[in-house]
Amino acid sequence: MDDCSAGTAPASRAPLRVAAHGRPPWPLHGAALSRLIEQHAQQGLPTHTLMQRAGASVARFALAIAPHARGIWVACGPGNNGGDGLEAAMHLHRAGKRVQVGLLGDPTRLPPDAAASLRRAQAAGVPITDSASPPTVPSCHDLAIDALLGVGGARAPQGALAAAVMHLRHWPGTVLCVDLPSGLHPDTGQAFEESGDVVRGHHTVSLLTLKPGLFTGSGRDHAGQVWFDDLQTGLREPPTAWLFSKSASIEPGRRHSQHKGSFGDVLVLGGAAGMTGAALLAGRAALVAGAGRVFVHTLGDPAWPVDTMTPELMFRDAAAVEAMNWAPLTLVCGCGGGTVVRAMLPRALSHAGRLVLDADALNAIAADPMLQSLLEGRGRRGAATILTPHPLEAARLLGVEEAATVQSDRLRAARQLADRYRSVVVLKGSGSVVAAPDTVPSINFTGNAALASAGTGDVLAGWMAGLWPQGRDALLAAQLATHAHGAAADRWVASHGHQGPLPASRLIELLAGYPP
Ligand SMILES: NC(=O)C1=CN([C@@H]2O[C@H](COP(=O)(O)OP(=O)(O)OC[C@H]3O[C@@H](n4cnc5c(N)ncnc54)[C@H](OP(=O)(O)O)[C@@H]3O)[C@@H](O)[C@H]2O)[C@@H](O)CC1
Ligand SMILES: Nc1ncnc2c1ncn2[C@@H]1O[C@H](COP(=O)(O)OP(=O)(O)O)[C@@H](O)[C@H]1O
Ligand SMILES: [K+]
Repeated sequence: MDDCSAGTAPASRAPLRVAAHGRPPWPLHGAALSRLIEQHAQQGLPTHTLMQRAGASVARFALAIAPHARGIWVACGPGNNGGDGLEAAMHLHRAGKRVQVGLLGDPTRLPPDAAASLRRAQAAGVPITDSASPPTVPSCHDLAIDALLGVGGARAPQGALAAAVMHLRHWPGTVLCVDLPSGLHPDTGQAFEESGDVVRGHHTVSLLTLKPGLFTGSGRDHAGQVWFDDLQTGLREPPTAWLFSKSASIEPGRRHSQHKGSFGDVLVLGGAAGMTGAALLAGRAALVAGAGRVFVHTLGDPAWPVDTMTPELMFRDAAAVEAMNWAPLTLVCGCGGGTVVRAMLPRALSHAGRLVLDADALNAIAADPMLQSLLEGRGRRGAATILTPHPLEAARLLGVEEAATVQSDRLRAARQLADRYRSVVVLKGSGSVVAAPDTVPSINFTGNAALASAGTGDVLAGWMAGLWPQGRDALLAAQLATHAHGAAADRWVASHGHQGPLPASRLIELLAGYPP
């Protein structure tokens, strides 16, 4: 029988669970803005108030997620993140928990707020050591609180801090991160160095601001479920990025009097030899997204007659496509287009009304300065384009060698692409970034590794093209499509209980609202 009581939580509001639905987008603030917001908040409050609120919030949350925890190890670093941990430790100790603090930093050199929390913890009788190891062999009932580094993390943890990170990574029970998983860059969601260790939490309580790094790059893998406490400041500052969250009000319904001409025509150009399926996936996705009519030109077999699985798709050979007026169309270009898709691009870039460029179309543009200037010129004329690169395609478009360069700062890379090509950009992957010129970018919160399956990108491009003409601008179409695409994969994982690969055709059925 568990001999540890849950204890009473210190008074404070509960942190909000960060979720992808049902509210306006969440503002995200990087490290520099978070510091500024902290300074502003401090000005209107008595000294040490924010840290007291932060510690109380963390303690209350710890009791809620691990009410039966026997021992609680609080690993505290040398800055104010450690101060939050000390403050939380004091409350948990008072709540009757067996708490042990490992303070990894010179106690005489703590910043003033953290030093105040150290004194409060000492006065309350919290056991405090300078050890990087937990006091006893932890059991799976125990809770660990990671208060090593927060927004002041500046480099990969080394020495005692690295040892504590290692213990936290091997912790058998629940791990709760204060503000950020230690070792994670708050702005990029990556480790400070490729070899740098990062804590993996089950939960992260982000304090005062939500940091973008929690939601993109490897942030999702390290943060676990993210919770937010604004420490009762209610401060509003322009954000670094938004976390896209879908509220019902941004989905227009169909009016009774509308007809298929109201929902736009989509033309898919892709499917070189051996890759016909990619064009079919995009076409099917455009249909289920609600496009009025979908035409497909398969580059590998221009005489392709019918898709018996989706007879609604209309196939057009080269002459028919040539004769079409592309100005009123939404074109999807790429999708298994191989090298042959290049021949379609000059006309697409010059004349398509709306243009979604994916995969091989992006690779062709990256390799050809003439196509690049057409794309840039298109953007300057105000013609709408959405680019949907994965990180390697983005690297090529930016003229850098490696996908890792893009991944090291996904927000920056997406913004650079949007500005350079004057286009909406969806930089795909965990926490897809949606950027547009002169606009605060957003990070998509839906989706999971089940999407790491061939053809899901073709589905995204087609779905986006199907949504776009239905009364949405390019940015909202890109945001909504990316959100729906990920949400379908989340429903799949919820119904299967694991993240096995989600076949792209099944993804289309899920998007169409078929029962999972
Ligand atoms: N003040 C308040 O009231 C509130 C504060 N809040 C909390 O404060 C946190 C920010 O605190 P912070 O600015 O002190 O930074 P923090 O993340 O603790 O780290 C800085 C220290 O770590 C050190 N260091 C860095 N990297 C290192 C490494 N690899 N290995 C070893 N050392 C390393 C760095 O040393 P330096 O780089 O200067 O040599 C410095 O000593 C924020 O995330 C939130 O939790 C909020 O709750 C709101 C209320
Ligand atoms: N781990 C992940 N988390 C969230 N989304 C993912 C993950 N892995 C892949 N995806 C999504 O799956 C899609 C894959 O697209 P892409 O790489 O172009 O594949 P393909 O070319 O095979 O269609 C993108 O929308 C991407 O964001
Ligand atoms: K931390």
